[in-house]
Amino acid sequence: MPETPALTVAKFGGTSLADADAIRRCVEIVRADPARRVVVPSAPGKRHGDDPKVTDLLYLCHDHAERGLPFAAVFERIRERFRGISAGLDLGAAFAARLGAALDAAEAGIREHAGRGPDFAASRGEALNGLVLAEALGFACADAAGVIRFAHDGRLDAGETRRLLREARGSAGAGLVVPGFYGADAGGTVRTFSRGGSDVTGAAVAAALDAAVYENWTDVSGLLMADPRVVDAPRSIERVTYRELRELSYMGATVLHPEAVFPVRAAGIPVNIRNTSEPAHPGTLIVSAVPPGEEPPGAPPITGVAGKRGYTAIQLEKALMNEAIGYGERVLSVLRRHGVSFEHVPSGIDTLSVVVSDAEVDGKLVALVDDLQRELEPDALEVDTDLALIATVGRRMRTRPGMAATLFGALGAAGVNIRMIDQGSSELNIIVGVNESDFEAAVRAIYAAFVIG
Ligand SMILES: Nc1ncnc2c1ncn2[C@@H]1O[C@H](COP(=O)(O)OP(=O)(O)O)[C@@H](O)[C@H]1O
Ligand SMILES: N[C@@H](CC(=O)OP(=O)(O)O)C(=O)O
Repeated sequence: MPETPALTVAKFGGTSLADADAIRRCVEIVRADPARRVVVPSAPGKRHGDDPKVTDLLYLCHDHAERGLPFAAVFERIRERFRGISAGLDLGAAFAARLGAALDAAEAGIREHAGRGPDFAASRGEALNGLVLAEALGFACADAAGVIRFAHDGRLDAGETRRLLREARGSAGAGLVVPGFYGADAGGTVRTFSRGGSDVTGAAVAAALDAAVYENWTDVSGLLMADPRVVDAPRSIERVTYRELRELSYMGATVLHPEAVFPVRAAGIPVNIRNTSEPAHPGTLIVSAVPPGEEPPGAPPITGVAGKRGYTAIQLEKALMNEAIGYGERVLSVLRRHGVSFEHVPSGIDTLSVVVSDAEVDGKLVALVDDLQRELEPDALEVDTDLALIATVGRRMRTRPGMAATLFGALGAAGVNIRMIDQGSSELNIIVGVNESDFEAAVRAIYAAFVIG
């Protein structure tokens, strides 16, 4: 029996499909490798700093429609973008007419769906861009509403999606375009993933079609060792494990939607983050594990550093807290009652801190602290605001001595005051809390100490 040749599923992000020139580069990338037979596009993204994403314009159309206001002027900007793309790609008059009809149907659909949530409107950017990309590639285009199935709880129905996609792939010929970001429930109602969700479609499609690799094409050469807006030209990460990625992306290194990890991880499919503007760069490979023998010699001891502002620490001190059975549990039960989830709970002999994100305690902090005072009767209770958390992450850290000393030494030398320390139990991660005003200096100092050396 002939072996099925390996399949690569290639997802292209909005910045990679923002205009005709950008789309042409994506078409060249797909054509450069015959394994790239299934393509998942986002909607056209920003062409420059303050340009709107087509998806944002579509949400705006929905908001107008919902309030009974005219939205033709906003929709005209979307038409203009797609007309420019179609003309710039020389897709011809017949396709321009087809695209025009699809735009008319989208505009009418947004009006019809007003009052039924924004998902239909938001999905049209990917639906229309799918038509464009399929035409440019000579591939078939699926309607994602027919192949990406949502369960009742709004999550992906992986089993049904697998069946539907395999059917569509079987009858598609040369190649298939599956628009990202949306699908439909069993009743046919269009649903979207959360923002950035074309990554999730790409992962679902790769898992359903047993792809050998899921390529995620974006505007950076893979996951970088630090946020490029904070550190000047950070190195890109060659290989990262799913666990490291989870730690880094939770703290803001967001090249991949967090939900996109699960379908491919479960299927053991590696994810390759690549740069459309630098296609020769190998990018970052996300894998389950890196065997010790395959670690590149001379690799930096950390995989990356990421962080976020906007945290508050509530510190409780009580003599003999260490002997008071259930003290920690009572603290956390107060949080639970207020519907607050916590990030970290670093503790000492007679002290315990709870670190929460500001968004979690917005409007609840005073009542929460009152209850902690009354029910836990601490000797002292302090609320520390304006905290930034920084995670220094790396699988190689476990086996290298002196990591904490290097980290704290670098922060000390940069004049950064450390207000909290927590080492994740996975030993993959050391988290420090610093003043928000020290955030950038701290990230740069950590990067310099571990990567530049
Ligand atoms: N550690 C990091 N590595 C790479 N990119 C990062 C990191 N931290 C933040 N970013 C930002 O994430 C952006 C890419 O993600 P995203 O907006 O989802 O792209 P796309 O439109 O291709 O889906 C980059 O432009 C970069 O500014
Ligand atoms: N277009 C959608 C989905 C998406 O994934 O877009 P991008 O690949 O540009 O992040 C959004 O803006 O949320």
